[in-house]
Formats: sequence, structure tokens, C-alpha cells
Amino acid sequence: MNAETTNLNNASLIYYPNFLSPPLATKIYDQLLSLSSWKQEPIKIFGKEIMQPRLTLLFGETDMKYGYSGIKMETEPFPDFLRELKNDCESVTNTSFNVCLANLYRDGSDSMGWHSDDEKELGDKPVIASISLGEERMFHLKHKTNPEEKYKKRLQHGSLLIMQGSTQKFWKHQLPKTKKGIGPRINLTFRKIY
Ligand SMILES: O=C(O)CCC(=O)C(=O)O
Ligand SMILES: [Fe+2]
Repeated sequence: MNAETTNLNNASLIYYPNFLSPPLATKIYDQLLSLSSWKQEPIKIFGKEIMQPRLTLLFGETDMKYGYSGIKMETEPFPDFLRELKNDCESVTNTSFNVCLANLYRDGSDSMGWHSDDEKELGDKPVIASISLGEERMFHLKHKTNPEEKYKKRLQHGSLLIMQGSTQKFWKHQLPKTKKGIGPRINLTFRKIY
């Protein structure tokens, strides 16, 4: 499978543009989009509660709890079609995952701000497998202390981006808004909670 590695200081990224065939990617996208449990959840930013500019869902093994930015999310069991995808992500990363955070960006005004996935429960050097479905969006990374180190990547339908090593320790990432009139994008991040 075609893989692109990126050379960044203290980050390790591997991008598989065609991880899923377009028909399979579309099938998974449609199945996810039809779920009724998508929710808009509040998060706390500097002590202030605001609604997240996107919908979310958390899949996990039984009794897993995962939270970020002051919220704890309830998990729902992995449907079969996601279990298969989880297995494929585990094979390519040689890791095991026990949760999958799903984000639904309804249009170009939905987004995710700068952050690192560096919660304690994810361990020291988390491997995060990020699947993109639907509309293409730009993904930005910037180094936490050197403003000159930046990177942008267009994430295509059916692609897999692996972030590993010290990426979360030294870099932040975001999914900015866009003024383009675009449809939904779904992102899945498979993670391991210790
Ligand atoms: O939507 C994306 O590609 C990124 C999502 C993300 O960074 C996250 O869920 O932590
Ligand atoms: Fe993230």
C-alpha cells in the first residue's frame, strides 16, 4: 500500500492516501452518518463552557471511559463494521486500540482547534490512527515551541494518518474552518487508553 512518511522534528507521521478503497470508505461513511447517537457536547476552555463546533461519538470496549477538555464521554460498543476497521488499523500500526473517537464536521464551519492528544491515559508516546471519510479537509500541525515549524496536509476520503512517537509531546494539530461550501466529513481516531 502506498505510504508517505513526513520528516518533521520530533514528530512521526505516516499517511496512507488509499487505506480504504473509495467504495468501502463510502460504505463506512454512510453507516456512520446514519447513526442516531451523534451529539454536540460542551467542553471547558479556560473554565468557560462552550459547545464543540462538531458532533461526536465515542466507541469503546465495555466500561471504557475517556474524556478530554473537562468532559467525560460515555462509550458505545463497536459495531461490526468498525471492529473490522479497528483490526486493519491495528495490523498496520502493530498496536492495539480500545477506543475510537468519531467526529462529524457537518460543514465548513465545523472545526477542531489547536490541541495535542496528550492526556495521561494515552501513555507516553501514543499511536493514533486517524481515518478520514467524506469531504476533504486541511489538517494543520505546528511545533509547540518553534513557530517556524509547520505542516499542512489535505486528508482525503478513505485515508489513514498515523501520528506516533513524540508527535503529541512536541506538536499541536487542528482542523480549521473553511469558507468553501462543503458537505460533511467524518474523522475516526483509534486510540489506546491505559
Ligand atoms: O478531524 C481530524 O482529522 C482530527 C481530529 C482530532 O485531532 C482529534 O479527534 O483529536
Ligand atoms: Fe487530535
